Amino acid sequence: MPAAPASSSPASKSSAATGLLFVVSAPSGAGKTSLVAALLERDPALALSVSYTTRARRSGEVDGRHYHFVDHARFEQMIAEGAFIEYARVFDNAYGTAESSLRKTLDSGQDLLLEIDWQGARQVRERFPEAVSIFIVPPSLAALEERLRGRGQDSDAVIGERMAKARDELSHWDEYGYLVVNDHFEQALGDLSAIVKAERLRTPRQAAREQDRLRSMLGGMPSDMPGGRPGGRPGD
Ligand SMILES: Nc1nc2c(ncn2[C@@H]2O[C@H](COP(=O)(O)OP(=O)(O)O)[C@@H](O)[C@H]2O)c(=O)[nH]1
Ligand SMILES: Nc1ncnc2c1ncn2[C@@H]1O[C@H](COP(=O)(O)OP(=O)(O)O)[C@@H](O)[C@H]1O
Repeated sequence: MPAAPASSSPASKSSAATGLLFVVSAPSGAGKTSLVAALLERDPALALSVSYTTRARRSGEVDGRHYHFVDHARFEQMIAEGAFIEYARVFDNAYGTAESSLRKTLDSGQDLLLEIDWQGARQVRERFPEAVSIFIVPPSLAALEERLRGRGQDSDAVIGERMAKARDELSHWDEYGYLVVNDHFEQALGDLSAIVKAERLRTPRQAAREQDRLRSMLGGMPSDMPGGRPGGRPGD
């Protein structure tokens, strides 16, 4: 576990204008990048956070789109500056989420998805207790290895390392709010979509969006009160 990021600004505000924060983790090769890409295509209201990493760029990866690729010195400098809301070291490389872009997106009201490991997910949960966390599991370890090989991006040594780490990542499944099995791709994608949709339909979010409608029917609902009545509602 890395030390907590140096910056310690308060957790996010839960105002109506603030976007929802989704965190997706999975062992390497489980299919999270493919699933998330398909989810984003389906759901333009969802933005993807672009992490910083010291890892070498894979063929087909675009700097600034898949990752911001930086060297170790730059990454350490960003840690020292408190630029990361979370960061972790995975497979001898460092990965981190910049706080400024995360806050900018959420403050603009857009929903944001982070594709990060369990160490980062823990740090995010501490800072944003309301974050929705989703863990993706492969159907089996054999399928996981097959997918890593099928991706054709990593050497045997790298695949061996990722398989060795897979159990470690998998052991954190119970720290997440949702569990999705990525056996059949379309089914897993449907599950992810359903989670996003259900979270958007939760009463506190809807109360913010549907304030005028509810007020017109009920004749006055203080907007600063969750649900417009004392005590909020179940599920807050
Ligand atoms: N904590 C943290 N983990 C990240 C971040 N970006 C990527 N990761 C995780 O780092 C691990 C390795 O990612 P990557 O090198 O792209 O390999 P892949 O998962 O096999 O595609 C995965 O578990 C990612 O979820 C980040 O910003 N923070
Ligand atoms: N449900 C699935 N069935 C078969 N192959 C899959 C499935 N989901 C993803 N894959 C493939 O597995 C490989 C690893 O997926 P990827 O999205 O890169 O995983 P991760 O981001 O978790 O490392 C890719 O070649 C991808 O096309």
